[in-house]
Amino acid sequence: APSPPAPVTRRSFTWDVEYIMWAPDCQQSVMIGINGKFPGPTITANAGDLIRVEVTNSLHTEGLVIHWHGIKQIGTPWADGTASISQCPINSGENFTYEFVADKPGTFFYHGHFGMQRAAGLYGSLIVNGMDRQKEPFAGEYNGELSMLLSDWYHENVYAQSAGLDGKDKHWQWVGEPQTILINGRGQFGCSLGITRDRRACDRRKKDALCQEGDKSERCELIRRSECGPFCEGSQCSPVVFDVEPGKTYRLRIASTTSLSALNVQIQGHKLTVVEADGNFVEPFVVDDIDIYSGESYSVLLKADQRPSSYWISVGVRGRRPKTQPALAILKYTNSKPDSWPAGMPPETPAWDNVTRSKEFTYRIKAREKTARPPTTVDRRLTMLNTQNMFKGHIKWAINHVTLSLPATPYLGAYFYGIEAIAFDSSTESPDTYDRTYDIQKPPDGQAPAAKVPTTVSDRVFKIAHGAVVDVVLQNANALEAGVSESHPWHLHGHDFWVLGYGDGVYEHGRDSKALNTESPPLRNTVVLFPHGWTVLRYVADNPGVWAFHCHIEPHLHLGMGVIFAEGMEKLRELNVPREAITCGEAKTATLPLAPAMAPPPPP
Ligand SMILES: O=C1O[C@H]([C@@H](O)CO)C(O)=C1O
Repeated sequence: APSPPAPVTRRSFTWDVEYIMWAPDCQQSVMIGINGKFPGPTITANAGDLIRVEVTNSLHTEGLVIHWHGIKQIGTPWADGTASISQCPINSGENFTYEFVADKPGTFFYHGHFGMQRAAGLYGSLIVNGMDRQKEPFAGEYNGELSMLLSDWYHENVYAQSAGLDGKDKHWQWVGEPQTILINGRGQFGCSLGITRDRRACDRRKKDALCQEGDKSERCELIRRSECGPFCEGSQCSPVVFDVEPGKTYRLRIASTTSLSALNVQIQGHKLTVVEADGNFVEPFVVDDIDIYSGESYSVLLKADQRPSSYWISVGVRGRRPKTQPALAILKYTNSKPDSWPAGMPPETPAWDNVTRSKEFTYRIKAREKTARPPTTVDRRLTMLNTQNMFKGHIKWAINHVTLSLPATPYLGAYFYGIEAIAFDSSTESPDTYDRTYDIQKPPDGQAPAAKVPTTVSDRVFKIAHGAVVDVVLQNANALEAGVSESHPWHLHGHDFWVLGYGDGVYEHGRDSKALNTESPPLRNTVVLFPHGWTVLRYVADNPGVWAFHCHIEPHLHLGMGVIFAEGMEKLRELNVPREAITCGEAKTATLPLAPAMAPPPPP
């Protein structure tokens, strides 16, 4: 007799999303919080669990969606939480229930995916343990877990940020560098070690800190009393302390949901052994520090093998000229003196422009033995040229000269009701390569006349057949400014992909494809594209849904840096898609075409 299905553990959460006043970095701001707090609650589950989150949108002036970053949404593409792609935004005052299976163990997070809500603070951790934790690789090698969610914070609100990015000509405005890096939602703006020695900056900071004159609350009293210590003790922004027992080993989970910044994490006096990347175990390797790009996650094993004391954890900026102080946290051995600050200075971040060092770290990541290998035959190869362009007075990012703009009707709804033709430009697909006469070392206006392809704005998609094996070649190029090319962390929804290789310059199929790693490519959901270089990845289109593939830098996505994969749409009707997820825009009045057997009889 067939064995009964395994019982499903359901984990239910009720979330109220609202604007909150919060001081993530000692300065009061409006943020988007969940159940009155920032960051949102941590979800912990086991692989196979059904996660159910009932979200009420209490933001009075905007819609909302939540994306579960790293969860594949197998069979539940409508729960991926991407506005205009997988669902309609949840209207102000309304609620929506996400229900999906935690398909595999790993270090994940969730975040808003409408407008720039992620940068407004709408995020939190999502940790999935193995069905049988003891059987997880490395389980026997650590005694406890620590978790670090990294982000960056701007004092200018996201409405001003997005208005600047949408502006034209002299009204176009870049977001600039963030004011503060946050660790588990806490940072210390203007409260660095340096500032502690500067009395005047100190007094100034106290004056314009989060407390109005006359505010006698306990929190404000604490702030007033505190020396301008490095830590603004007693405030919402006091630094995180990670307690460890001497001699024990910890699995430190690190995830980054920054809006912009690439980061580097170091722990004074301690080595780190990398064991997981984006929910996939990797061949362990030992490093002094790790680089982490927005959208990525790692687990590192950390052994508390130093003299029992406190040690600095510092998180600094990579890849862009740092104008943001490194974030600090403390690793504290349990039997060390209760209030002792770590001795010495926090470790210094490697030079921001040392790309070689970043590449060395990234290239070391290899699949652990037993990781599934990629198929060897490929059905479709897409080459994606990444450029920064001018479009009618706006600065945009484009893929094969096309900038993404999202339609009012979510693609998933358009396909479900068969109304693609009226919902978006479905007359052709997105271009699947670019003209090789384009010189990736030169800005767009430095191109030869034939390669000066005009930028267009479009909501077209790539239609991917169910089951197809897809290779994507991400090809970086020069930005608008001569000599500049940026790093972009590309994130794929609905899948993990194998990272087959990286290189500098132009990818040439035949020459470079021979050197790709098909033996031990790591599986990931986010991968970095280095300046003036290329990255190749492969995935199997076995999960019907409409999936975004985009740069995880929030303002870059806002400026059009992404594409849409409409995958296995021929299978969509087999899924149970809740109508309330997709009934907006052109789908408001749509009805399903009736199957012939169900059609009403012809009139007599
Ligand atoms: O998209 C971007 O725009 C600016 C700059 O290129 C134009 O001001 C920048 O640094 C980006 O990453």
